[in-house]
Amino acid sequence: MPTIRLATRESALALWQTNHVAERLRAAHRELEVELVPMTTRGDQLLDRPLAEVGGKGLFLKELEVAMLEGRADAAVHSLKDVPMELDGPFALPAILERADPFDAFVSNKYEALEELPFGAVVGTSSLRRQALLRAHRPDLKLVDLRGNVNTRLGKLDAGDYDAIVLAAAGLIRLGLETRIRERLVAPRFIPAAAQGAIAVECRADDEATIALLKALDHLPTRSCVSAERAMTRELGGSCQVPIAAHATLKGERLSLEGLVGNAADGYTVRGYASGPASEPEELGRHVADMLVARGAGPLLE
Ligand SMILES: NCc1[nH]cc(CCC(=O)O)c1CC(=O)O
Repeated sequence: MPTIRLATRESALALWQTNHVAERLRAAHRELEVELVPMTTRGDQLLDRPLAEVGGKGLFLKELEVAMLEGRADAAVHSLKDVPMELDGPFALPAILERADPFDAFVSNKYEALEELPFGAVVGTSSLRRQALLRAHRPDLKLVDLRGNVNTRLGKLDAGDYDAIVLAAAGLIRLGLETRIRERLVAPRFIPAAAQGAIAVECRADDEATIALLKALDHLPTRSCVSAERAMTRELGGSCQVPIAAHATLKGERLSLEGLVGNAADGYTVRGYASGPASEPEELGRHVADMLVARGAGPLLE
């Protein structure tokens, strides 16, 4: 019986995503045996420090890629948001699944919406992008770094450490925690990270049998949107120390992309928006990146 082994991180969200990919693969290929290979990554170990500080590209990928190179796994399942803009080495992403909710969620036990927070309220977030956007709308808030898995972050909110937290809606929805969302922070006011809400499956670029199996799960409209978002982010060349946001939507054959570069400390943001043919997502991404630089994003990227 043909078998595919899927490497995965061990967090509840990563396991949900990998089980989802496993079910989709079993449905697409009746004879296929699908196994999970759970493992811990450096990104999971350094949970006590801000993500921008431990930084580094592929913090959540490396161990999974090594497993594929050493023949312990055939493919790896990731949140595409956590996948570096340039894949290192001999890897490919043959499957990008249909995107779920791409936006951030405002979660609080006391307030129904961001605008209802009192002056100086304490908000926990794990990303510089969220900090920049929150500052832009609410310069009075006290922003505190909040890392950890989705359940850890909710636990800290429930312990009373924060008035509210902001995290990805997709993670909450996948874990059955949608009722905790008080407000969806949607575009254009709040722009998500490139590829937020999309799951990708990686494998070795020379493994044709695995590529053929994974291709059945690829969703072209999602691939088109996230390609524009990732091309814009790649072109700007910002490290994970720079707040960069990108959100593309597809209407028929027309792809639109909204991009933003910001400063987490003062909430200053530069925005750009353009549209183009869905068949050329990377050109659109580069175009919006150029537009952002022309509007003064350069110093923010340093
Ligand atoms: N950086 C961690 C991470 N990577 C992907 C998601 C959410 C799921 C997704 O974007 O598909 C999260 C949690 C979060 O940002 O709150």
